[in-house]
Amino acid sequence: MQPVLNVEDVRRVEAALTEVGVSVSELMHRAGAAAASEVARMEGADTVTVLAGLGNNGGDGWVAAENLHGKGFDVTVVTPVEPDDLRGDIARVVAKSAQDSGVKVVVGPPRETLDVLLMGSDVVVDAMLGTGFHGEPRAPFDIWIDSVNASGSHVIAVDVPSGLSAQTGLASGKYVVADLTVTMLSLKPGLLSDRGRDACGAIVVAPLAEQTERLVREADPVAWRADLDDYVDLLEPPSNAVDKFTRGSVLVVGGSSRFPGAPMMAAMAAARAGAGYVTLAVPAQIAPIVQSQMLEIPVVALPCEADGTFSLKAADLVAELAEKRSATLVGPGMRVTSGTVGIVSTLLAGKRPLVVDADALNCISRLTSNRVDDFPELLRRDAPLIMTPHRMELARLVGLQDTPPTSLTSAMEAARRIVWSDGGSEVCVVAKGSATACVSVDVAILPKPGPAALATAGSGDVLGGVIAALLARTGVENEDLPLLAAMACEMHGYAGTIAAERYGSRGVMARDIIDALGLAEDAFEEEVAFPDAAKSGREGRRDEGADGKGDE
Ligand SMILES: NC(=O)C1=CN([C@@H]2O[C@H](COP(=O)(O)OP(=O)(O)OC[C@H]3O[C@@H](n4cnc5c(N)ncnc54)[C@H](OP(=O)(O)O)[C@@H]3O)[C@@H](O)[C@H]2O)[C@@H](O)CC1
Ligand SMILES: [K+]
Repeated sequence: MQPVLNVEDVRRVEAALTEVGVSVSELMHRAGAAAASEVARMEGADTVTVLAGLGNNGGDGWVAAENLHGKGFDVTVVTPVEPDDLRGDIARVVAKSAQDSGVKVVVGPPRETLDVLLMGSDVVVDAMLGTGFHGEPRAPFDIWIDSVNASGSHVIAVDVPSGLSAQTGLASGKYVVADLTVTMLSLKPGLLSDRGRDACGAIVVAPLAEQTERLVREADPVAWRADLDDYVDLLEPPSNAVDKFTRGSVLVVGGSSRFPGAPMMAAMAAARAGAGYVTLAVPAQIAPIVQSQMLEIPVVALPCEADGTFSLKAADLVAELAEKRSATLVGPGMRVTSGTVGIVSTLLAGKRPLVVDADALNCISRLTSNRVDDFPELLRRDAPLIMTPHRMELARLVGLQDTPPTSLTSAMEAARRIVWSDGGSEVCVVAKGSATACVSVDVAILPKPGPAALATAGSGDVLGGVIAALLARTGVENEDLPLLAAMACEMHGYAGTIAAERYGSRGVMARDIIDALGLAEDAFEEEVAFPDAAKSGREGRRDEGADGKGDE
């Protein structure tokens, strides 16, 4: 797994490196060299333009320029001011050195000149704004960013694409869309989430010093980006000695006359994700239509109100069913009523692995008046509890309805309030978003995100079903719940990619994701087991994270 550090912690690592004898100047030289080596790896590249800002990010750019000039590239640096006029001592020194070495320097060019220069470049190196950026890019960088994005050239961003917050992944103004980002010391959360997913392209981490790995670990990473081989131990070896019961049984509880489809999708997803036996419990009023859609999955009709939602009498029956299943998923389409609140609290008090999704999360919010973190006894149990809120559901759980989390880091903070209030490793919150974090009391794991095709109605119900199936099949230790949830997210993402190949990226519906789950799991397992063999196929097939090319 790769550590992800908050930007302030990256600065602490930088300071710690200087204490062990690696100066900031030395770090800047290594950072520039790391960026240059990515340019040099590009086949057929010859003409390079470096856009250098006024701080140390610009300094990295000047070092890269001198380095590439030394390797025989045709290099131009575009800068708002003459090297002599740079305020930072180290940046000024490296800029003058690059100028003296013969790198061409263009100061404050008009837009047309810049456009021509960038369009004629094989590679544009974006070293305008780094981790010292805040607010909206000011002139001239706002215009330069437009020019970079319009150039059609290959763009390599130094540390972070200019205009993007490396911490939040948000951009309040224009931002560079890069093909590759060479980031220093460690991954940062903003590179992996929200706008960062569009802006960074592939991500390469440049450690810059041999002490970095240790210092980054000591800096208490805010999250960990999972690699495929992290999942190896969770995948059970294929065996012919299985029957439908050894593959785990799942109970799905949900639905209402208004939303009969959501629990159906969750149940089918659980079956496609390899659960041996799936049962679906719905309000009696919709049971006949639901059963008419389900061939393989038995449907249990439970007491309901006239409005087609579960009645309070259903709670004990649900609890009985759940006791006999390897895992239960509760929530899809069930509305928030006194009946459904009763079901959720009864299941929470039970002794079996439980996945709480959708309206079941809203039931918990109702039950705790939006303060689940004030009622730790509600969540405390021995068996696993995985909660799967999207950002609005998460906000309701912890009283942030008016200011829901807008970034990966704020979503992780909200999720941590829940797991820390409980304090045990049996609770895992899967904070869903453009980047999803699987958060437990010990760790936050970031699965590689799937394609945009996953952003479709019912996709969350499918993920709930996949998580329940994996929970039922694998019977993992509580400590491994975040990893298990992350694996479910990645399989869901694979399925989304396969579905997008079949139906087009905008044509995917949740049912298509369900139908692709089995193939996705096979592909995923193959990739985990034979990463090199699968790599060539993967390159063109799916969005990737920090180790390859993709939209992240
Ligand atoms: N961590 C490490 O170990 C290493 C880090 N290194 C590198 O250092 C970088 C961080 O350097 P940094 O701190 O100098 O900040 P940086 O990103 O260059 O920006 C500062 C400049 O931008 C300006 N500026 C700010 N906002 C703006 C806006 N909205 N619009 C316009 N301008 C704006 C700001 O102006 P000010 O706000 O001060 O007026 C100032 O002039 C880091 O990203 C990495 O590349 C490597 O060299 C070595 C190892
Ligand atoms: K940059």
